Amino acid sequence: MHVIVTNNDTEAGKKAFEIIKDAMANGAKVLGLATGSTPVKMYEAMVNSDVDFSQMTSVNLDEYVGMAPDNPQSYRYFMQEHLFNKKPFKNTYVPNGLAEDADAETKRYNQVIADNPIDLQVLGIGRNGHIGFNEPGSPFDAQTRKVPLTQSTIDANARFFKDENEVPRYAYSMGIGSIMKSKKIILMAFGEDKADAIKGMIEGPVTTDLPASVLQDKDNVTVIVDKAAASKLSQKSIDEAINA
Ligand SMILES: N[C@@H]1[C@@H](O)[C@H](O)[C@@H](COP(=O)(O)O)O[C@@H]1O
Repeated sequence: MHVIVTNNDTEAGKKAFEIIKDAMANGAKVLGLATGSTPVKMYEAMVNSDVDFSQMTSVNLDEYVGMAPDNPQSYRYFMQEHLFNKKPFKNTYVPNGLAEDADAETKRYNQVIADNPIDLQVLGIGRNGHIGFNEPGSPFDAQTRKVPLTQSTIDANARFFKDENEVPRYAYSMGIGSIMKSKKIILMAFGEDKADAIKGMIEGPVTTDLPASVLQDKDNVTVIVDKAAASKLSQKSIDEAINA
């Protein structure tokens, strides 16, 4: 795991985009993409560049169950707004929140991942250490499945909704097993709210209690954090990190 500490999310987004460009120069064709506030600056950097993504495929991590693609709270809508409407891709995949049969949908999405092996996966992290919607307790070998959201995630995501009651209780999420098959992974985190999760991920035990800890000790993982998210790391971790 390589840790990079930046001054802010704008710098981090640029760094992440540099890594994407390198991967593309080395033949990457499939990007695993994430939603949430964390990757927004990276998408801005992509949109403001002259890089052509029209031969690229994207596979997103997750979607809320029951959410229509044209609902502004849906992850499909988020991706269209922040990236795909401005930078067209060849193919873009997001789980279908409106699927009538959850088993069929998760099966379909696992096939999408099998057919489009992910060259570079971008991740955020939840305050409780979740990745995608793989909440604490998620098995490390899981594939795409329908998952209940924890109260902590519902509370954290309530800021995007008028009312906490409107936050969906379930999501389709790529499993940790599928995420870990990606050739490279970038995880970003910003702000003090993420400092405990980042410390646990880098310095704590590898445990399903903190799903992102599965990334520890993996050479193909780059973690890009701002100073606030890095604020609880030990001096040893800070010394080992690269200051951008
Ligand atoms: N499913 C998403 C995750 O993919 C994301 O990493 C996390 C953090 O969100 P934010 O980046 O807004 O802090 O929130 C959601 O739960």
